[in-house]
Amino acid sequence: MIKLGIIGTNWITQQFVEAVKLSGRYELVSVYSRHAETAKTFAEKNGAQETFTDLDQFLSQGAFDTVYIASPNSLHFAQAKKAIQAGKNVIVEKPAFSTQKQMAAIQQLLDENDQVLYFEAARNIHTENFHTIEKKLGELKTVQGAEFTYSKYSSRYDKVLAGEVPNVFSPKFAGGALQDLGVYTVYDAVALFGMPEDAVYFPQRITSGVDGKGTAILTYPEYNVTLNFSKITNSHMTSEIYGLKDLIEIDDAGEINAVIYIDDDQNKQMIGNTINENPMLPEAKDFARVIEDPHHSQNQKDYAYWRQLSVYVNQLIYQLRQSAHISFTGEEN
Ligand SMILES: NC(=O)C1=CN([C@@H]2O[C@H](COP(=O)(O)OP(=O)(O)OC[C@H]3O[C@@H](n4cnc5c(N)ncnc54)[C@H](OP(=O)(O)O)[C@@H]3O)[C@@H](O)[C@H]2O)C=CC1
Ligand SMILES: O=C1CO[C@H](CO)[C@@H](O)[C@@H]1O
Repeated sequence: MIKLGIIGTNWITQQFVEAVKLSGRYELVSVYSRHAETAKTFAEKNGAQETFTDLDQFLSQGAFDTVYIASPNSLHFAQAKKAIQAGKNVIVEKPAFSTQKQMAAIQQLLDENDQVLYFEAARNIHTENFHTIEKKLGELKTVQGAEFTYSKYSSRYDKVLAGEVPNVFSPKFAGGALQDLGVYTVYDAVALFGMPEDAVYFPQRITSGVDGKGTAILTYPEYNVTLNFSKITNSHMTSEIYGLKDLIEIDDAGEINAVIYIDDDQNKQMIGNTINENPMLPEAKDFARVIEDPHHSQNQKDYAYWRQLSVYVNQLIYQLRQSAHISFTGEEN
């Protein structure tokens, strides 16, 4: 059993803890929270044996080998760095890090601590439906780009409209639509088409200074890939990957619940069905497979691929953010 520690006690950690339990491969052992009461409540609810309110003690004394980090984005770097230095495998929520400098420092640390494994929790690329898309894309005779969309009105935008700045919309916590939802579409694009030649982001800013929604255009030698994402509107626009006359239609580039192939005659065939399961289960299983047997050749291959993908996605998001002059508080440090 993989012994798990967690940082951050919001709903997403609860969902991850439920996913790892369903996988049957992990045991939640240690809970870190800034508040003793929060840690105790989370630990009792989920059967963890120990709690900490001091991050250094959690990492040096906690009886776990793998840590899941689901804190506000701007904290990921310092927490992941300490965890790697403490010899813990790291599963860090998307977007893993906010700058290329941070990502480079983490990669160097991983090279120096080669027994430690690093995963970015980009759940969409681990789903069965995503693998169906990869396979179908490989079968298209002609490929002419794509549009990926992931838009969902955030209840936390109500707070922005009321004059508050929740973490997910705060430049202090590396928030914004590109960071929070756009990252999934960037993962789709890079995993399916590779790195673009050029990339530009056209954001719609909100009062806190970050982007509430936006459109990014990625330029490839023979086509473009357009990314649309929003936290301040809803959208029912589907995502599409273009062949010549045929195409692949995806209900939502972040959730990927339905994948339809539309042939040359515009007949529709459902090739990826809605899977009614915890959406974090596929990634939890993938990470467990590598942690349990890191030297297995397929696991080594997958791990190297996910790690490189994480670096590319970080590079592209940073480039997009620079193109739109969106900066975060203290990001030079
Ligand atoms: N994969 C997915 O589907 C999802 C991923 N995410 C990702 O998870 C991460 C967390 O997101 P979200 O839950 O919205 O973030 P929050 O801002 O709600 O913070 C998450 C946790 O971090 C701790 N925390 C909050 N504020 C601070 C602070 N100022 N200083 C230190 N710790 C703090 C809290 O835990 P405590 O009080 O116990 O210390 C809190 O429960 C993000 O990276 C996000 O992108 C989020 C939602 C879905
Ligand atoms: O990854 C995510 C998916 O959806 C959430 C909201 O519903 C986001 O806030 C989150 O960061």
